[in-house]
Amino acid sequence: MPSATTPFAPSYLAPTPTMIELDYVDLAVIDLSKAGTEEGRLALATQVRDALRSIGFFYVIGHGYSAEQNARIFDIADVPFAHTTEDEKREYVAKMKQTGSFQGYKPKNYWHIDNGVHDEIENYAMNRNVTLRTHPKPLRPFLPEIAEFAKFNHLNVLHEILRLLALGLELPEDTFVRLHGFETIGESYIRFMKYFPHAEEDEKRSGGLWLKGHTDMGSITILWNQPVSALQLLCPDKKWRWIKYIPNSLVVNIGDAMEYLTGGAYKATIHRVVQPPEDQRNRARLGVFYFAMTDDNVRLSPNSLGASSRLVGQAVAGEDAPTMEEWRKARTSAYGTSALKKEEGASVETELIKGLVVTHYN
Ligand SMILES: O=C(O)CCC(=O)C(=O)O
Ligand SMILES: [Fe+2]
Repeated sequence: MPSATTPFAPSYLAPTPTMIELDYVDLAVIDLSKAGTEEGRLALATQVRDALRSIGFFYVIGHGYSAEQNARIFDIADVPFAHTTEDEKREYVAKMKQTGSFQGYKPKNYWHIDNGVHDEIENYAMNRNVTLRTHPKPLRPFLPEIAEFAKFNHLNVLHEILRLLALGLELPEDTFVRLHGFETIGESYIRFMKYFPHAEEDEKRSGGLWLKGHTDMGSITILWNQPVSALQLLCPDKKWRWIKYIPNSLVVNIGDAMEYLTGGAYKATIHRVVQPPEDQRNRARLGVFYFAMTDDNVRLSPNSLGASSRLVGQAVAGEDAPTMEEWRKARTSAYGTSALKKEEGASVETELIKGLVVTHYN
């Protein structure tokens, strides 16, 4: 709720939830308000582990961020898109290919989706330490709130979930928390993301695909759920199913870094974004995310878990596992622009990054 001391932000009006019955995936709902006691955490840890082993995604509620705070963050999230000039967007553009970092703007049409169709997505990414870079003028009044939001994601959501992930594997509770410092060097970051509708012709050519099926490169992804249905995940029966909108919930999934750290005990999960159902078309879709990564210097192998390494799986990446910094930079510079290899008759495309196969799904 904006108070006398918070700066004015224009209200962002999201489309209403779809009335169309979609083929939704049935996901576990983790109530983080129960994580306050050891008993509660153990029960949640089992629920999380089972959810990750079966489907790879879960919802989080009871995180402690109010509906008013949530609405305020979406108002702020629209500022770099709807209330910033094209000139300033260009000035703050991210040098993804050169630096391997998303920090700043990703303009539309930068990623290849399918059949010559490019994305219609604008991103604005900010390291959790919002002082590392400067930001467009319209966003500056909100930096203290954005910094608080990053801290909330990191300490109240990420760390809580990391404790559950450790308990789920019978590891000491702080096993993963230790590798995800808040004050350390690394790129856990906030991303505001706005999808715009494609031209009808492009929808046909790309089969309604807005973001190719992929795994996230970091350790876990926290998605602040929003009402425009478009996110789908690849279920064990190989069918794509929709994620449901639950107001003020989070959608959480595992990324590559956690898969490599745990030797595959937790697997990165495949998801994609498609054209929304008919009653939500022709409107933009605003997203808010916290992409969590380990500290930059962590080698993405079970060896980084010290004495606990024997309790997880075998290294996925072998002895030469990349560090988080090497992995995120290589993945980011290649993403959406590198030449992908397509096997005859296969529906997936692959590329080799740091000796590891990265798969893209249509
Ligand atoms: O927009 C979404 O719902 C998901 C986006 C996503 O998967 C990503 O940016 O990695
Ligand atoms: Fe993703």
